Amino acid sequence: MNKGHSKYSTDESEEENDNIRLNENSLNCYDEYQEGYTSILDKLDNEALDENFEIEPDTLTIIKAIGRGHFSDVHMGILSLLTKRIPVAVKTTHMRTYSMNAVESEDILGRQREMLRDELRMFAHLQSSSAGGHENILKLLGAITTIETDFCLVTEYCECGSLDCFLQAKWKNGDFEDELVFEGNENEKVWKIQRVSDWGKNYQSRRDKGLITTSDLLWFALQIARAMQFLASMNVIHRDIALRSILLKSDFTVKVAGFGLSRKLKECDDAYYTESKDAPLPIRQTAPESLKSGQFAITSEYWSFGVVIWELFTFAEKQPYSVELDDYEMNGKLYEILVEHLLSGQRLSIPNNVPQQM
Ligand SMILES: Nc1ncnc2c1ncn2[C@@H]1O[C@H](COP(=O)(O)OP(=O)(O)OP(=O)(O)O)[C@@H](O)[C@H]1O
Repeated sequence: MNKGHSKYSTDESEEENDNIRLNENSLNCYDEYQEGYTSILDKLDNEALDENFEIEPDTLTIIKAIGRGHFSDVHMGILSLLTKRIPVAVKTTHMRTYSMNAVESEDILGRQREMLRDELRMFAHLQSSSAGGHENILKLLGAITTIETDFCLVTEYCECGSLDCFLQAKWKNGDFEDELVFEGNENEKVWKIQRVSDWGKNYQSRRDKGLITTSDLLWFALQIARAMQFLASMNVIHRDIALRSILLKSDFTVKVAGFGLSRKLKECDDAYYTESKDAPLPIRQTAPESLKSGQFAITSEYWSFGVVIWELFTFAEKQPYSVELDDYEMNGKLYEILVEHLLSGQRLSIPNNVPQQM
């Protein structure tokens, strides 16, 4: 099984869950998610869904494990519809391990189920938009919620997996074609398309060879921006925008996923507040003002988008700030060190392959 990339320790995430739930109960914004449940049914033209948005367990076949997140295991499966069978991704709680006793296990799995339920509500909210969702947001196809042991979310399947692993592999195999080149002794880079007449026409053959180009990276960035614009229009802060949360289809359509930490802002609010400063967050992607105050807003998502661009153009080879903070003894103090680093005005360095305008 692909081990994925666990970002937080279990203890931290449990604390975060508690904080979030406390926070949400006090804000009583839970109901706002519910409105999605009914209208989503009109939008999902999927024969496997009954009126409660529920998938019949018999229609789902698990094929293989494809990923493991902090809160879930992900499998590739096949969903049998009336007229066709389609590949899907199936997200479940982690399997029970033998190191846990039954009470511990039920406690942990119960929390993971709650996380998945939150994610389900967020999917429902996003798909309740007039357009039924967005092309660059992962689409929920249904769920099994009535049988606790089978609890799962079923989403569209993204053949190329997460963008970070996809780009890391391309970089490692030397499959990047930089379209910005130096010419002669000049210091200015020019686009290959300006110099090679059939460069544009030959893009399909480059893709068939498995090459990734500067234009592809820009295309990914644009699609992520569109997804984030949609989230903002739905009053949603994702809070975990990073390449590992972004999936890729084989036609290079990007799908933003990983809604486990996302929150819908109340109409009257422009920020979401996490009470504890110790709450586990994707620290390297989080805006400094959010790290300091625990306050998240649509504008703090712009910062994360900037870090995502950095990850795109460095092929997610290293974690953000791993070079800058290499010399520090972390001793579990990444949060403090990074906040200090950013507040002193330091920033990620501009990657080599990035076009100047970007
Ligand atoms: N729809 C999908 N299509 C293909 N692969 C997927 C899909 N959904 C998830 N995966 C794979 O499973 C991995 C883990 O999924 P995901 O990030 O959704 O889990 P998670 O529990 O929310 O993770 P975390 O909590 O660490 O953010 C992804 O990195 C990806 O490799």
